[in-house]
Amino acid sequence: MKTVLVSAAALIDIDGRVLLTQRPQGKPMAGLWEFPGGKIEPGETPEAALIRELHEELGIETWESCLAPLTFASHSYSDFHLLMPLFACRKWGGTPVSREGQTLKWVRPNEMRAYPMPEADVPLISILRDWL
Ligand SMILES: Nc1nc2c([nH]c(=O)n2[C@H]2C[C@H](O)[C@@H](COP(=O)(O)OP(=O)(O)OP(=O)(O)O)O2)c(=O)[nH]1
Ligand SMILES: [Mg+2]
Repeated sequence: MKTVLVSAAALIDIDGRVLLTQRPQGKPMAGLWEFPGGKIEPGETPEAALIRELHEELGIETWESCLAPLTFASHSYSDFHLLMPLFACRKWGGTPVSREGQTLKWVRPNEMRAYPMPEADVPLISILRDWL
């Protein structure tokens, strides 16, 4: 099975809330709430991929020095295996806006259970809760 590398961010605001984005209609896993990010391109580091994706999806800027490795997801879906580092990020430039039709929501880890997430993300919720 193919392993897909995806880089994702827990953007954390001053109140300890984390940004979730809802996958738009027409994409795989539409309607589920996820951490912003996307696929790592060949030759790209996870950090560079994430900085690029955060700019493309949310219009924000961030820097490698602001990305702290937090945890990762490793999960087999029916058609691929996902390996996804999750970086914590508390510092960025600009204000996140929806650039790809996704809905944005700042959510406390305690409240994340109310937001249906991809299967791979479920174990990450308690890690975030314990860590924040
Ligand atoms: N970004 C992101 N993707 C996730 C999460 N959990 C999870 O299973 N995925 C899966 C969904 C997709 O199959 C894959 C990467 O998703 P993506 O759609 O964000 O990739 P991308 O931004 O590069 O978008 P595209 O150009 O392929 O449309 O990882 C998550 O928390 N965040
Ligand atoms: Mg994406």
